[in-house]
Amino acid sequence: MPSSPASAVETTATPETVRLSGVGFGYAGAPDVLRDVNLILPRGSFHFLTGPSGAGKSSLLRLLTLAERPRKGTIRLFGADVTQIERRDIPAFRRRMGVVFQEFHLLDHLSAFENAALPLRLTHQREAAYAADVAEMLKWVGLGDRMDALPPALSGGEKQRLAIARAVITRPGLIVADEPTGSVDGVMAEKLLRLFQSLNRLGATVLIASHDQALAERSGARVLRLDRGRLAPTERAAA
Ligand SMILES: Nc1ncnc2c1ncn2[C@@H]1O[C@H](COP(=O)(O)OP(=O)(O)OP(=O)(O)O)[C@@H](O)[C@H]1O
Repeated sequence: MPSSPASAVETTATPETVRLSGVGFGYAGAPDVLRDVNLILPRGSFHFLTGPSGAGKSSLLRLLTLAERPRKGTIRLFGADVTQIERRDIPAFRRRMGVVFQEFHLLDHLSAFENAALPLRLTHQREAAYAADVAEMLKWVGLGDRMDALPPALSGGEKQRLAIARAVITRPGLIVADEPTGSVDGVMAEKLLRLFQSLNRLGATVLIASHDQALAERSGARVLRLDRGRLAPTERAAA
């Protein structure tokens, strides 16, 4: 895990980073895809979210990242009720999260280095202040020799690793990742898991949605299972 002066994870005084109470959700004009979901992610916890395709994992992550609003229930993030959050207030919450999207959402006209550095650039830091940290993070995810490449020239796995580097570069208090190891081989999946674990040890609350049940179990993290929109109470104790 890259260590630098910027490596302390943002923390908050709230004991729960996430609390969902009785959450129901459906897309416009369609039936509910999430039903009565109750979920607490204590600050500094590490959870995997598993479940079959279509169970609602991405939809749950979209609620947490404020891309969607629930039909029912309440959502609290970092202690604040965000159920009816105003659009203008969303960026302040997003800055406290690192989000790894299933579709990566990289900017094709920016180099790998510039993509990874983007969240730091948006905080108006000078490049000299963060260049070494960005380079170190890219080396950690195996992209040390691809820093100048544009995303269209990267493989699927390289894009995925770049998306992860960008999501965690600010050491956010909450890391939410949708299938972050879906495009990499087993060795890299383990390495990326170690990166998430290192960030978790520094204080970040981590939630990873994954089909990879074996990786979830090997991680020692608590495993949540979604099935047809309901969260089953099947938590394993952390190792
Ligand atoms: N934008 C959308 N509009 C309408 N329905 C959607 C939309 N996105 C997802 N759905 C539906 O919502 C349900 C849950 O989908 P979701 O993507 O949350 O599941 P998932 O568990 O993440 O699946 P996967 O593991 O395949 O990514 C599915 O029935 C899906 O077809």
